[in-house]
Amino acid sequence: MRKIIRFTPLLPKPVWKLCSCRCHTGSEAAVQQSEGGGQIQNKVNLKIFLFWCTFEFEIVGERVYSSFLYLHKIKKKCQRKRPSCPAVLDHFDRQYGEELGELWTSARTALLDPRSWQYGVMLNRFSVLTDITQKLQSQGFSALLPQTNSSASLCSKPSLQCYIHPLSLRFPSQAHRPGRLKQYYLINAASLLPVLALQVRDEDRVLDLCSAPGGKAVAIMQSATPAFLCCNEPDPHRREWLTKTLESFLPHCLSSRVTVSGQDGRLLGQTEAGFYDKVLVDAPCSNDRSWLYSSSIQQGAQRLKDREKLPLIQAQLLRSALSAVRPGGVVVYSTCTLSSYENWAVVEKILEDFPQAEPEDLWEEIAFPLSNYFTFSPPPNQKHAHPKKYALGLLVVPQNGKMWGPMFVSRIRRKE
Ligand SMILES: C[S@@+](CC[C@H](N)C(=O)[O-])C[C@H]1O[C@@H](n2cnc3c(N)ncnc32)[C@H](O)[C@@H]1O
Repeated sequence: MRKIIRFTPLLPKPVWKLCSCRCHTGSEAAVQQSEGGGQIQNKVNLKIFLFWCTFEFEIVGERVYSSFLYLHKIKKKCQRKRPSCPAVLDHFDRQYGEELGELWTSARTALLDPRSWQYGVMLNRFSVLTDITQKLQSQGFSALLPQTNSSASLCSKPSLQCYIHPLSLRFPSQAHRPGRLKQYYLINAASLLPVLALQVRDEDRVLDLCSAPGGKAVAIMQSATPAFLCCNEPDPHRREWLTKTLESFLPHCLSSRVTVSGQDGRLLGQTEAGFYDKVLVDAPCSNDRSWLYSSSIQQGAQRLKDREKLPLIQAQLLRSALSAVRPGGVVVYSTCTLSSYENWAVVEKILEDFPQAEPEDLWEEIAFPLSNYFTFSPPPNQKHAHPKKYALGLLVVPQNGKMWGPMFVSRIRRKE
């Protein structure tokens, strides 16, 4: 059904342009653009955010439903499509075209359209959540993971809760509210997979070796109450950001359990050998999404040059993590790149060097139950191998409608 919604910006300068309107019932609503004043009919809730915005309202017709309007600034620079960096794109085309074949063609299209990127809403169990869950559900968001509870209490069973929308709707990020914890963290839902793979249990000793800005540390604290979580980040600016994240999401009563350190993760394994039950190595990597939008050709070229050094640093971090974990404990290695040199090759190298390390197949536990939401790819040279084709790790490749990733995740157990 086509509806005309009379719209007049009630908005302050700079003027906003209404560019599209979609209803989660699936029907399209046409929007009458106007430069003058006016009203959104039956407005129930109006929110304005900078740049991409959500405009919530209700239309009273034969049916009542909520809808979203995306607004963006008329400013010319915002109307232009964000340019990708040609040097980086060319490099990715050559490497990923060979490694991923057809899957790269569709991943490329998805990555080159930031407006199609999806964002998950990870709830913070330490805040009051009733209004947020209702709001998310009324807007067509649904829970990605099975939920065990939704109350906010350290005594209740913790659970990682993330809401996702089938369309590329972006829930507004939450501003800092003095004295109040944030209710949610916007996250690429594929970033939760390393945390799920880590299987943190209450009273575990956990190390987040490369922790800033802290998204996965927050996710770890949603999934369990560890005895101890050390969040390590050597870069001082990023460590400050990490500290702020932890302050915004975790209550004071957890401060004895959650600490921040600033060591070089490559050396930490020696100083704290065998201390941890679980170690997450969310390694510095090529970060395909952001590299594609490098701010200048020079920055793109420099990143590609530095890229060659990454597999060595990643292997050093993984080796350090395997020293830090106790016999029988697990290390999860993750990156947000599609590059086989930073993913499978790093894991293969470590397994060669470290006879006590044993990879664990995550297909049954993680990939199969979530395959409706994520597209997984096996290693390039193993495309047709079976049945252990995911033994070294899972690679999430962004695809239209499943815009999560890139994310690589591998779990390695240190044998007893
Ligand atoms: C992919 S980011 C981590 C993202 C973070 N885990 C999250 O979920 O928000 C990688 C981080 O590793 C840090 N890093 C770089 N070199 C490192 C090293 N030698 N030891 C530990 N961390 C390092 C970077 O500064 C960066 O903050």
